[in-house]
Amino acid sequence: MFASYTKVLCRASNATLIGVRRNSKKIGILGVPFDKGQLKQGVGSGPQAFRDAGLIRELKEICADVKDFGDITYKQLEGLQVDNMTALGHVAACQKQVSENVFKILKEDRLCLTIGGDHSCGIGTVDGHVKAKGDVAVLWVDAHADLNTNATSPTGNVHGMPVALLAKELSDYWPYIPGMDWQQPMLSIKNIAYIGLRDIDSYERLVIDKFAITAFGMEDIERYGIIEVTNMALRRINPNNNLPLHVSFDIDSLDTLEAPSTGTPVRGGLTLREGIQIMEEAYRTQHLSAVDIVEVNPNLGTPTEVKITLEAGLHIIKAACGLSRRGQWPKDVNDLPQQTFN
Ligand SMILES: NC(=[NH2+])NCCC[C@H](N)C(=O)O
Ligand SMILES: [Mn+2]
Ligand SMILES: [Mn+2]
Repeated sequence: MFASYTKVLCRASNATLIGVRRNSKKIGILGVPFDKGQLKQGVGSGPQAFRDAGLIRELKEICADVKDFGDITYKQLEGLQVDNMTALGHVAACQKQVSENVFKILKEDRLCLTIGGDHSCGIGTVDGHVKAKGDVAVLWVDAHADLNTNATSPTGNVHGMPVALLAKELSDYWPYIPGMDWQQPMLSIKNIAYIGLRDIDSYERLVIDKFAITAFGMEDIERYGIIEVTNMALRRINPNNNLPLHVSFDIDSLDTLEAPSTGTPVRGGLTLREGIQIMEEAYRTQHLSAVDIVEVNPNLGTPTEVKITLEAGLHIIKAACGLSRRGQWPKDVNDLPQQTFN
């Protein structure tokens, strides 16, 4: 019965339903249980919470080859100090490990999925990506710009600084940072776009305008819609669609109702549907190469709020891994050559 069902389906649909074939890309998962880029405890248990919520099992439903590379460990570097940069000895040591592990996963020709931890891990993930693949295009999906230097940060928290550390054009605005010699700013600001912004510090605004960084705030999503905004962003940072794509997804880009368990929530954000759509567009480029999902803090909020937040994160991750809301073909059909059904 199923065999004939399969036959009929495939005969009818080879041309039209190609989009719901399964993802054949291998996936590598890296946990970064790191919370020292900000001050609230709990965000470090993000990786464990996602695993407990069924991350690996659910990804195996989408993709045949899912490998969990486990969690980053590191040894804190003692005595590192830079003005207004909190816990530098932790950040520097941890992000070096993140970068090396992302590099390794990408060299296995896997989509690298990094589960934070706070957003300081964007330093290591983008660094590892650039080292593995050369120039990359980065979509930074976030309520915040994370574009402060130690001189402009109102908090000293490094999770508000990763983009400024990564951008070549901003290297002159930093002092020498001990412990970070492994990290050279290698990303051109032209290859970064923001989606979802709504809480930008004044010096961040100045830098966005001065360097004409591609930045779509919530008002742009209101005006143009999420599909148009995502594709405008992708065209700007990757006009020939020839660069590997990195999406760094801060869960606080989503509205607080959709993702309450996060350390710096800002109301008026993306719906989960919009977040999923961004990932579906990113997947559709066929160049999605690395994804971070960060800032889920299972210590914040009620058990129900934590569950809602983790579920939202899982939806985002699965869309990035090729899950289609139109449904997918059965697993066994996917790998057979099309001629089998002619
Ligand atoms: N990844 C984040 N949630 N960042 C929030 C940053 C907040 C603020 N702009 C700061 O520099 O501290
Ligand atoms: Mn944020
Ligand atoms: Mn962020």
